[in-house]
Amino acid sequence: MNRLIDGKKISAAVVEQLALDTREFIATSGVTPGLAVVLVGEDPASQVYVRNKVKQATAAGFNSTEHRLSADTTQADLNALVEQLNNDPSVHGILVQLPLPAQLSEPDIIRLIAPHKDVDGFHPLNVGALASGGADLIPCTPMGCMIMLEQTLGDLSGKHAVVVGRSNIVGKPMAALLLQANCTVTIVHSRTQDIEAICREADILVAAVGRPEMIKGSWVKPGATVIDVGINAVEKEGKRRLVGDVDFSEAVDVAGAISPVPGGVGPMTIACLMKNTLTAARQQMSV
Ligand SMILES: Nc1nc2c(c(=O)[nH]1)N[C@@H](CN(C=O)c1ccc(C(=O)N[C@@H](CCC(=O)O)C(=O)O)cc1)CN2
Repeated sequence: MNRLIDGKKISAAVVEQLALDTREFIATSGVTPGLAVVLVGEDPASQVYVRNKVKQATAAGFNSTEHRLSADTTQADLNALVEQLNNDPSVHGILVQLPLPAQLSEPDIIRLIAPHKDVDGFHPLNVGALASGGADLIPCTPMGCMIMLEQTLGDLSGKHAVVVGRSNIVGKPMAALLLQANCTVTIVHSRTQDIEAICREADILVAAVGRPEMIKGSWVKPGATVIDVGINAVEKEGKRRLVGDVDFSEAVDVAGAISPVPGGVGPMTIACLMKNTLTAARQQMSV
């Protein structure tokens, strides 16, 4: 029987352990970890993610603040808020929800967040640390995928991992983490020739391309472990549905284990944000 990699269940266990670790950290340091979440505009999906982040941070025992800015916010105003949060000692983690409205520069704002408070792990200094194998703040979605993979497979050494997609948020850090876990890693993208054939060679297939159900069952090696990072809203039979980058109905019969959408990588992303926030607070208090 194929195994479903249940992100809801695994993330609940991560958060439960984290709440215990947080209690111990607060008892030892006398400091409550603080997470500031910044949302610019009214993107409905981002509103849901931010609400969930604040809710989970509070449940984990953190002080959590939400900063909502209007869709027409200027770069100067957003920069000023981030500077203020950088200088606030009660804030240990800062996160600016992406995507940002078109007038704002994502690279500029990511670079402005103090690297030690960058709980998304997107700052170039944290990206560099990850590439050289010594990062503490690791992008949340790839970290969540690694937890799922390690729980499913144990040691990943020597496995051929294929990552579909080369985004800064998922594809590139995912490849770095898989390499660190001693996988043989291939990244495929829109210019790669014969993606299908390369995917069929994967012991571990991570789909992070943002194209609904692109990866068919025939692309999956029998018994492979498939992690689906895509969260795509599509209309099916007149109803809005969320689907991944993998055609789940086909791949489920071929894969040895597969993560669903929803209920797979998504909940892990938020759980790992909580892990990063505690890590950031620990580092700042040196506990
Ligand atoms: N600053 C950041 N922005 C964005 C990130 C990020 O890690 N940092 N990632 C994504 C969005 N994201 C978190 O922010 C995220 C996406 C999806 C989920 C999730 O739990 N999805 C559910 C389904 C939710 C639904 O019903 O709509 C699931 O997959 O089960 C959590 C977090 C882009 N922006």
